Amino acid sequence: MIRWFKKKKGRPEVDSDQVQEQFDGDVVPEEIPAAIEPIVEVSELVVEPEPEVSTLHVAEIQESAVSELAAAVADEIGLPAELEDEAGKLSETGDESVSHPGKPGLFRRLRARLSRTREALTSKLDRLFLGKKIIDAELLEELEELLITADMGVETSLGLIEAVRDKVKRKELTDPARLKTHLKAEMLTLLTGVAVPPLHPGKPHVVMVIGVNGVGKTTTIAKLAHHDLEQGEKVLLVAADTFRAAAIEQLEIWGQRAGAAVIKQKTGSDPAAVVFDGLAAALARRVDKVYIDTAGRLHTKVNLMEELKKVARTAAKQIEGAPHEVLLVLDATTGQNAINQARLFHEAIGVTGIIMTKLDGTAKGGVALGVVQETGLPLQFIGVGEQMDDLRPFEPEAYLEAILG
Ligand SMILES: Nc1nc2c(ncn2[C@@H]2O[C@H](COP(=O)(O)OP(=O)(O)OP(=O)(O)O)[C@@H](O)[C@H]2O)c(=O)[nH]1
Repeated sequence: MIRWFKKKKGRPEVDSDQVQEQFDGDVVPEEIPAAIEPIVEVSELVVEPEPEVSTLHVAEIQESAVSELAAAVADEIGLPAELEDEAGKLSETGDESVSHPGKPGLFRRLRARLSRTREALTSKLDRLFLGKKIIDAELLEELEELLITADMGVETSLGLIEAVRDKVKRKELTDPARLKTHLKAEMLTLLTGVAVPPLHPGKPHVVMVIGVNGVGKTTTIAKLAHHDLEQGEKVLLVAADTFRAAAIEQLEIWGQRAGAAVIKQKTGSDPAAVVFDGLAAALARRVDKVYIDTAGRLHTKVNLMEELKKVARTAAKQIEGAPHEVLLVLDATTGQNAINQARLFHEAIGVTGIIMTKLDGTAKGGVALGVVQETGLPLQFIGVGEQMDDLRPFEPEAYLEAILG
């Protein structure tokens, strides 16, 4: 189930210098040429590019690949859930078909991809509860610490513990063995409690994708486009990350893989100009959906947030209500930093939804809870690998089952 949301009105402003400091690094800026080359459209498949080099550690990839393979083998030969787990060391207990009737294969893969987070969380929780007979203040304090160190964010962890403490006070919860179940229920309430703004789609529907360097914006756009194309939609990609030399080329490669046309200009062009022309092309070609790829870092003298705001204003000049969505891509492996980024981008630009990538390569998957709780934004998609179909709509129950199951 895919939800699309309209941008919120009346967003608070933020000190953009402060925001810029967050993202400016010590990168030597490239020289930005003033001339803007004419638009070039990529319409034909030319070369089959080499696969991207992953940012993940080799051992992590191998671990994930082993889990994946075990799941696939189990699927193939139809082992019962308990034996699959035994064979692939995929999970500790439970028959997933009970909690996820109708799509056990999909859930099994999600579970395999989130194995690092699950292993980290459940082993710590089990150790904490081991031999405990009562839920006392000390146990709750240790649990609070565990959640914070699991990258859920301080505010979120305190909120979850407070809810559990209330249940203990009301004597609804007394047995430490039941703590995990109650915690999971509180987490589900948190994840499903986010107010979902109504959808106001445009024609074409314009989606601006933002986020810092390397979080997975470009590949995520390709995955979204791939999904839309499979639904029979006509999709156009706009390469508005004109700062990084390889970014345009990368979008072209991914556009070719997904089968979507790309509108681009020369490196160093004004991103707003690329968007203006890109949306004119989108209107002329009557496409259904436009994805705008934006920069995650700019020339050190240019304020990233101001540039992104300008891109959004320019989009609105071409198409009423555009961008209809602003999706922020966050890298789960950055843990607590992802929460800070979400807050800053939302305050500056106004984000409508979050996409969290690289959940397959990290034990920090709990950060999804922190991001939702501390921004009040819906988590719409999660990235669990580098292939085209490794982007999934976020389903809170399946996610919690996969990390705590
Ligand atoms: N394991 C894993 N890798 C991912 C995922 N999403 C993206 N990646 C990888 O992350 C790396 C960076 O992705 P890009 O799409 O280039 O990131 P970007 O945000 O566009 O980066 P810039 O263009 O530098 O701003 C690539 O190697 C991707 O294959 C994911 O869900 N899981």
